[in-house]
Amino acid sequence: METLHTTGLSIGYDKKCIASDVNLALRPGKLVCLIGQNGVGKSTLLRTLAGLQEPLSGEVAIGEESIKVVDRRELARKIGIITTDKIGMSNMNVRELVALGRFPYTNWIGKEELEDRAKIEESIDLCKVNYIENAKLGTLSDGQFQKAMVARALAQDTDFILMDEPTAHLDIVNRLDMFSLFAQIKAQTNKGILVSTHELDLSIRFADELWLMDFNQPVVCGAPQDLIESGAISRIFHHEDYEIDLTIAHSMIRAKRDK
Ligand SMILES: Nc1ncnc2c1ncn2[C@@H]1O[C@H](COP(=O)(O)OP(=O)(O)OP(=O)(O)O)[C@@H](O)[C@H]1O
Repeated sequence: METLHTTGLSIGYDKKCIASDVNLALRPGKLVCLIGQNGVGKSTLLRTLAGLQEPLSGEVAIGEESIKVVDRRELARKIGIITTDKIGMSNMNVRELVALGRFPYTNWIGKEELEDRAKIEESIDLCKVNYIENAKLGTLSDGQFQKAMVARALAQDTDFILMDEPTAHLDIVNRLDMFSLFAQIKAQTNKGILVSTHELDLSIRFADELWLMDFNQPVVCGAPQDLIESGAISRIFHHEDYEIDLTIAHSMIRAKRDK
């Protein structure tokens, strides 16, 4: 599997440049968390990586191929994205939502084939949403809805899944559930997963790599432990009166089997 990577990428809106000369690579089988303060440009970067937004300059590519030249339907077989946009289909049930993930594969009348059905079932199983398969989206809790959205992205069966703040509004148990689900998906499917998040403790616990975004600074990448030790994480979350003790954050969440 190839990498999703950027070369000399500048992102932003009209003449407003949010980050420039961004050079990053999302590798298969890796869980990467994109971290940074509000408004630093995480969503903008995710949308640009997914081809939903044009770069100001530079390039996003999969392997040797710029995503600019990839046909939209083909791109939807390579990159899946869960944005924070509300989807207004409250009358649809969970299975129907997950089935939408198959749109890049189904024919023009949207007929499900055996393989589509198998992928839908597999995604529902992996995300453990079987028990709400027939529930309408409008009746779901935030946590249930987020898991259904991940199942939809999984059913799309792309090499890369990008998620924008997928754990916003969830309690600690459901946040843990989501991050352990991402780790499981990565291990079982070898997909490259990029999660934009404010969950510092969970990112440190679960991510293979962090991408740290700061205003007018190059994106810093590395293993969580290395970035804690170098002080890079503390630097992007500077506060006038308080400091963040990451050694505490790191020890807050541990697997029971590690005790
Ligand atoms: N459609 C838009 N047009 C112009 N500027 C925008 C647009 N969307 C976002 N911005 C600006 O781009 C900057 C980055 O926004 P973005 O949403 O990417 O940040 P973020 O890191 O995802 O923030 P948060 O953590 O609050 O979700 C902000 O200054 C924002 O106001």
